[in-house]
Amino acid sequence: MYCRMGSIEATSSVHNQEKGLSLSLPRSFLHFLEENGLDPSIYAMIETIPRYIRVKPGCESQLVEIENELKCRLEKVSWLSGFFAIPSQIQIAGSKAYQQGKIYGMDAASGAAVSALNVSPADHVLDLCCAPGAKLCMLADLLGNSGSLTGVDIARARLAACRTMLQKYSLGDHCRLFVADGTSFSLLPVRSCMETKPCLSGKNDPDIFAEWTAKRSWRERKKAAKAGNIADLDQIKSTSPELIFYGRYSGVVGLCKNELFRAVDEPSFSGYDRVLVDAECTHDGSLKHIQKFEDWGWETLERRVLDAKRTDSLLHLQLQLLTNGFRLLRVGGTLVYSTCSLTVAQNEDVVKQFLSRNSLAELRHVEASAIWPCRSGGIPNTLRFDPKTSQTSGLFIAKFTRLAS
Ligand SMILES: C[S@@+](CC[C@H](N)C(=O)[O-])C[C@H]1O[C@@H](n2cnc3c(N)ncnc32)[C@H](O)[C@@H]1O
Repeated sequence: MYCRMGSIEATSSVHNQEKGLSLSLPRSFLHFLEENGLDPSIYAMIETIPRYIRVKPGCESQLVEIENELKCRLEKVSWLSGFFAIPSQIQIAGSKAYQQGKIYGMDAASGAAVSALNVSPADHVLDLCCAPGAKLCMLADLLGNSGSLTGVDIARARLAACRTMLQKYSLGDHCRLFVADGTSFSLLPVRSCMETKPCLSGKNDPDIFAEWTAKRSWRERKKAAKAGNIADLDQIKSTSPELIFYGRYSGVVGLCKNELFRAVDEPSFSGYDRVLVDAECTHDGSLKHIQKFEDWGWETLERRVLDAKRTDSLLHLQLQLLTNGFRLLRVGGTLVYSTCSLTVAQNEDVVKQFLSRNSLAELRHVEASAIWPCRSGGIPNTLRFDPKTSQTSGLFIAKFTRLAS
């Protein structure tokens, strides 16, 4: 169970003796760590854990230029293709390589979660909690010029950041993005939509999706603005998915609007080939995220991470996201559940509950993990990256397949 504390008291220093570092953390967070059996000294490692970048496929020949620009060596991550470690203090946002879309900032453990999905060209992939979009971009890169990628997130502004990323890295052609509640999202992959009888109406039919343009019609803008004014997530949950972006080859262009929004009850045979459920969590495994509260104020951490009501409903949300992601997976398909929390409650316990209720779900070994610097999770076949063993951010990974009934 999570700890439930009152207001923030004094901060207390945590030490990492191996590295001779220390960091002040509020007592309530230390209590949360203690209650969850987590080692506080990892937060003192922030300066010693490298920062990771991913080089966009096709830009590998420009490594020397990128090194010169960032003024540091790019150290190849031997266990994960396309990833490089750079010193933690290097900022990439101001570099041309970043602005021109040649490099992405992405932790190697996050890359491992995507890699565990084993995406093949032509797959139809669903990323159920996709914003702000680092994993979504990697998925799009892996798909290349085939298949389809559907990104879903409940937070409109964060999903708009995904759209910007896809456009910046020229990755949006096969992608569509929906503001929606991942616990009830029910739209099939594009191939299923395309298998439905094509619309026979004319080219200028307002009921048929035209090529994407950033300039929407007055009616569409008004609808989006109205939806954007909905501040209460409960209201978003009850509204239908809102399509905020689609690429030229996403299968959306030329489709009847009512066909796209036709939800299905039983997608086991026409569902997605790959589903990523990178669930909302307390982010306690992300040292960088926790460090941000030094600026945002530790009271914000208490409100966003330690609040009892929020943490209890988070466990429910994680189970619901995993359950719905699995519902949308085709038989024989692969689902990866990941969180950047190190607590057992948000990881192994969620997986156990899910398995007890879903007899068609089977945990699978992640073959690539044989060379990954991670350790086994508390359930066989699950994996844990953590700062001490992996020199990465903390991340839990569980990979499932869907058995035939
Ligand atoms: C850990 S972040 C995902 C990070 C993302 N996969 C990436 O690599 O950039 C979790 C996301 O889940 C979203 N989220 C929270 N509740 C949700 C829900 N009910 N349905 C869909 N997304 C949700 C949050 O808005 C947040 O963007």
